[in-house]
Amino acid sequence: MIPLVHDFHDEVVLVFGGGAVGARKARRFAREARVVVVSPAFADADFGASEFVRAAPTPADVPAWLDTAAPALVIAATDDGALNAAIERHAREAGVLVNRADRSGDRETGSVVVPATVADGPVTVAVTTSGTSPAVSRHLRRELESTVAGAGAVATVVGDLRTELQERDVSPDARRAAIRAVPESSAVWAAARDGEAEVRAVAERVVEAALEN
Ligand SMILES: C[C@@]1(CC(=O)O)c2cc3[nH]c(cc4nc(cc5[nH]c(cc(n2)[C@H]1CCC(=O)O)[C@@](C)(CC(=O)O)[C@@H]5CCC(=O)O)C(CC(=O)O)=C4CCC(=O)O)c(CCC(=O)O)c3CC(=O)O
Ligand SMILES: NC(=O)C1=CN([C@@H]2O[C@H](COP(=O)(O)OP(=O)(O)OC[C@H]3O[C@@H](n4cnc5c(N)ncnc54)[C@H](O)[C@@H]3O)[C@@H](O)[C@H]2O)C=CC1
Repeated sequence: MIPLVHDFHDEVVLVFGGGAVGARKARRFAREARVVVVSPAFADADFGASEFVRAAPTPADVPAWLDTAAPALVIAATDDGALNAAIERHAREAGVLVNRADRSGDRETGSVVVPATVADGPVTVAVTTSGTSPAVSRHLRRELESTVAGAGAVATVVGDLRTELQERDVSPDARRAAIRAVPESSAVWAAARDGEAEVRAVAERVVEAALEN
């Protein structure tokens, strides 16, 4: 399996199953996509800004739901294995990406796995065991939280400096060396604890020192 980063703005994610797992997936995708959750009952949980449709589709009903919602991604998170299998099969036939929440290990063509993620501003680190062991993904995600803290501010500042240097009379080699020096500086990461303005001040000094060399 190969990780990709997908922009879900203006896209529909169709979730079957309103239990704890359906809620977790809905919450995550509703940060960006239009999420529709179809289920006969809904857990007392946070579904984010999702829409609810109270229904209990059978396997034979699934193609009509796919036609109506025209989703970019379908999530099969019901507690009915036969229904989840039918959702997976019909999504594949319709050429729609599908995530089966009730399966580990080998997966069908077009299937996606939801990784554990740590985000800080524009930076996201995702962990997957390719569906082998979600508890291991969760553990590694927790370990990575302290590493990723502050990375958002560093990435934002380095992105800005990169644009500014592209407009200055600096050779591409010197620019690349100066830009690479910023995230390699431990002083920059120390400043990330204090905020973006502090990162910016330290990063400017690192860039100017690199350009003088
Ligand atoms: C294959 C996958 C399909 C998919 O959903 O995409 C899948 C499948 C299954 N999960 C199960 C159980 C648990 N899942 C979690 C947690 C998470 N599960 C997530 C993803 C995935 N889970 C995909 C693989 C990801 C990868 O590649 O590693 C995370 C990372 C992302 C998210 O869902 O948001 C999120 C952690 C988020 C975080 O904390 O950062 C915990 C821990 C907990 O809840 O504390 C447990 C209990 C402990 C355990 O059993 O391991 C079961 C058994 C159900 C049963 O018991 O019957 C199945 C089905 C099966 O194994 O057959
Ligand atoms: N991917 C993951 O991280 C995890 C996956 N699982 C698996 O995911 C599945 C769901 O887990 P939970 O949410 O904890 O179960 P749950 O039992 O709380 O929720 C199942 C939901 O499916 C709904 N449902 C039943 N028939 C339906 C139908 N015909 N159409 C639409 N929805 C229907 C139920 O009303 C309920 O809301 C389980 O089978 C379990 O194996 C469990 C834990 C974690």
